[in-house]
Amino acid sequence: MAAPSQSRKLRIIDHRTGLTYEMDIKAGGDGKGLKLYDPGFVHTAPVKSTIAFIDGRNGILRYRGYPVEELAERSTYLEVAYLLCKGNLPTKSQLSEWEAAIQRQSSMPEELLASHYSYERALIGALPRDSHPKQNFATALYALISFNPDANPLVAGHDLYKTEAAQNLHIIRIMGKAASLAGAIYVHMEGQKPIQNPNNSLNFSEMILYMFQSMGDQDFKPNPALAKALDVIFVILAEHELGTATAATLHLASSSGVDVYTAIAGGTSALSGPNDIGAVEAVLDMLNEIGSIENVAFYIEEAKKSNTKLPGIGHRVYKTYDPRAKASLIQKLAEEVYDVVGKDPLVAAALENAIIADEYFINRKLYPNATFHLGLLLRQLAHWKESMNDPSTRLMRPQQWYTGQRLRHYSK
Ligand SMILES: CC(=O)SCCNC(=O)CCNC(=O)[C@H](O)C(C)(C)COP(=O)(O)OP(=O)(O)OC[C@H]1O[C@@H](n2cnc3c(N)ncnc32)[C@H](O)[C@@H]1OP(=O)(O)O
Ligand SMILES: O=C([O-])CC(=O)C(=O)O
Repeated sequence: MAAPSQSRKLRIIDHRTGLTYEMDIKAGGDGKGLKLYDPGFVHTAPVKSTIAFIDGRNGILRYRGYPVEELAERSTYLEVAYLLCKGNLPTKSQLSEWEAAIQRQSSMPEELLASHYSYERALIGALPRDSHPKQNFATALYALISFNPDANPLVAGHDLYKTEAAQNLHIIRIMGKAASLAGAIYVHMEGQKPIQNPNNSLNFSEMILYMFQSMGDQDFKPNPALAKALDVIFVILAEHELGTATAATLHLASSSGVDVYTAIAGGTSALSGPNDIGAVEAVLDMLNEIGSIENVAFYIEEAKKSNTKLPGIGHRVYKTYDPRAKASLIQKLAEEVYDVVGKDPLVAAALENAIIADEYFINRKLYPNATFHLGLLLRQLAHWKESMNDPSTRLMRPQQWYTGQRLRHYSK
């Protein structure tokens, strides 16, 4: 006899708040065992971590305890990367050692740029110039494992990443290479042949702009305002606990124990979807479509009527302003960038003001998120390292609620 539907629920009382939650219980395929149906992992924490703290109700984001706003104001991206990967901010000498080590890794494997035959038949040269840069970047990142067999547990031994020295070696290597690869992919897509060796006298963000813009001119100097903006963007997007990209990285790394290049390439691919950082481009398209301030009110009403989700708005965790999208942090930076690139941010500002004053968005606690104002990022390395060192790391194997047919046979 089927159990009454009430008894297929697990009731949980949160004694901190007195709130009661009811979760659907689903049995395993054998009709036994306990599975909780939790779409989107809304009530599930599959790992513990000491890297980022988020309080979504109050719009707080801290890395290793430091507020993100403070880090954006006071630290460089490489300092923050050190903090995330190693747990504390570096001393002066630790920082210069870290920066130099990453810079030393920034030249690209020759095979990515030149095959035995020609550039066009080398890996980067063969990528379609008109496909999306994020997919080309993830492809090139993934290819790095083929050129680094010493990073592959299948080749170098399953215990490869057991030591911190091995973890750090590959973190440094992938950070140096990823920056150059991003530049190479961009230049390739612009129809040029990328340069192999970056200018090592520049800092990390200047170096990326150099790779993007120098076209081989060794005297090229990146614009300081753009380099600073890029660095701050990297800082504020450097970490966000289990966003899709990090969750995908951990799923690969902790579950199947793959190398760091495969795990990060997987995470980078996950990041590009329109529900995540892919929303950045959708925001730009939306602003173009709106065109001018006079169209903002109509655009919002149409979106509400048709139940369309506006890109750059809403967040699973933040039920107030995403701290990374706050005026004090990002708008100041945006003004400096707009001064250089000459864009007019008025439509974005009008849209933002209209949304935060609109009952529909207020009632649903929908505010601008980081993608409303921002661009690219690199972030999952600290989590990869943490999962390598956590003895309680277990194969991540969520289970599904099967709603298909139980058993079928071929009919004649
Ligand atoms: C750095 C980052 O990746 S930040 C995220 C970037 N992504 C985007 O900007 C895409 C646009 N936003 C969204 O798609 C969503 O808000 C997400 C995916 C970010 C979060 O989704 P969820 O937490 O699952 O929220 P959910 O979809 O349940 O929405 C709750 C309610 O708000 C509405 N809503 C959510 N986002 C939006 C939006 N952007 N515009 C209009 N309404 C929205 C939903 O329709 C729903 O309304 P209902 O209660 O009347 O049914
Ligand atoms: O955390 C999330 O769900 C998405 C996000 O903001 C991020 O990855 O930066």
